[in-house]
Amino acid sequence: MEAGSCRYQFRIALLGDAAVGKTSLLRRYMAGVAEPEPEPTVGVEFYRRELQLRAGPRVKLQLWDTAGHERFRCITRSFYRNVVGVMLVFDVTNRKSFEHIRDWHQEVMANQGPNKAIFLLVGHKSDLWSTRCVSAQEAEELAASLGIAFMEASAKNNCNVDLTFDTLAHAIQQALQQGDIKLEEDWGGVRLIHKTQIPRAPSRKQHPGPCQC
Ligand SMILES: Nc1nc2c(ncn2[C@@H]2O[C@H](COP(=O)(O)OP(=O)(O)OP(=O)(O)O)[C@@H](O)[C@H]2O)c(=O)[nH]1
Repeated sequence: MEAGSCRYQFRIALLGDAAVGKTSLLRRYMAGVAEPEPEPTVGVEFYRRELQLRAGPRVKLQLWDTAGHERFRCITRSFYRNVVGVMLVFDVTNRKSFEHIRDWHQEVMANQGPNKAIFLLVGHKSDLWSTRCVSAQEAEELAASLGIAFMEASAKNNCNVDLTFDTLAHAIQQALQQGDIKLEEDWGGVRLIHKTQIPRAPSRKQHPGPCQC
């Protein structure tokens, strides 16, 4: 389907500690393949993909892959204002990355724009079951305490990757439909994509026409 048929653009950021697999998740979603050793992200990288929502319009997703390393935090923080969706990613084999989720959530809440962001907590690398140190139940409890949804995924096994993005986009669409998220002129979180402008008949008052001299 052509790009022009998308109704909205949703801007979504992936946040979480370094090496939890944000880039791998995104690249799996974009290309359908797992990249063995992606380079650590420097600042922010952008991806785009279109998505047909279940029982909803087709939307354009603008996906921001952010660096998890602390030294890029002042760059990534400046992007929070203009996102509508946030995937909070931790690694199920890395307890610290789980413990930092509250801090990531808090940081977005403190820096967000005119609308509240929609969050999804993702327990990543679910393929590493033998070295897991965060249970699904613990993660469910954290998500419930933050009032957000939780899912597990693995870029390596391609488990639930599409579903995480579908779930977040669907939640954004619902919030938009229910009026919990409003379109704002100077906010990039959600943009209405205008269809080709239909030229209006010129009004004499507004358009005096070609120069008369
Ligand atoms: N077992 C397993 N390893 C994964 C998975 N996804 C990513 N990895 C590995 O985890 C490491 C970090 O992956 P990245 O995608 O670079 O992590 P990141 O969160 O983008 O890291 P930063 O850019 O530094 O913030 C790499 O060695 C990946 O191969 C997964 O689903 N399962």
